[in-house]
Amino acid sequence: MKKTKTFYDKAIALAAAGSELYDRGWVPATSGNFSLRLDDELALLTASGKHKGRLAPTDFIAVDFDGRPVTDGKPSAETLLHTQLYKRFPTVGAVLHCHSTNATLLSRLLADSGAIQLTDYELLKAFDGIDTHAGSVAIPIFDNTQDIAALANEVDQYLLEHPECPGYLIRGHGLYCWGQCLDTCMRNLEALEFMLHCELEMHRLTR
Ligand SMILES: CSCCC(=O)C(=O)COP(=O)(O)O
Ligand SMILES: [Zn+2]
Repeated sequence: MKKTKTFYDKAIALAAAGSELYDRGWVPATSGNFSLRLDDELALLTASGKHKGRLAPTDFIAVDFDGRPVTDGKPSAETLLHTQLYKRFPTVGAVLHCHSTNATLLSRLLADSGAIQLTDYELLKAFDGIDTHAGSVAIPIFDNTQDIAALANEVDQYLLEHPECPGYLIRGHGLYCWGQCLDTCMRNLEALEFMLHCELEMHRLTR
């Protein structure tokens, strides 16, 4: 595939998001990966092993929804966790994966319960389709298997049964979330990180 203006425009937007996420401390030491939908067959994704706070437009690769690169370079090791979401939900336009302290610690602390219940937070309204703070949103925690294809299948099965889920954790690893566009995805990520931070503080204060 020839790299188009859209490819580069989206690469620049993701690089700016990466810089912001790095400044927040959510993608340390080359961790994390980001993508945007290009069309109904392809996504733009970060190359593997790059520093996600200092991405250049050349640090992005176009992949099909089976994870095969269609431009030069090595796509993220976690490519299938992105393409699975584009395949499952035609409305998903952006996917962000971060390794924040909150996500990493909580996913370890609560791994045995299988999910974190975010209950009665005003900020639940940040998620599309939720217009009340009263209620609960489950954030599932998956094992940190290094078999990404198997993990992508496991996530896909969960999302088939829970299409309203706004994100998920991988134990000792980090958080995946998505949205219709980059702005919505950033908002969802910020809301999730805020509530994970609250949950961690509550755990600390009440234990
Ligand atoms: C140094 S972090 C280990 C790999 C990882 O979890 C990650 O998010 C970054 O992997 P990528 O191949 O996308 O750079
Ligand atoms: Zn990761």
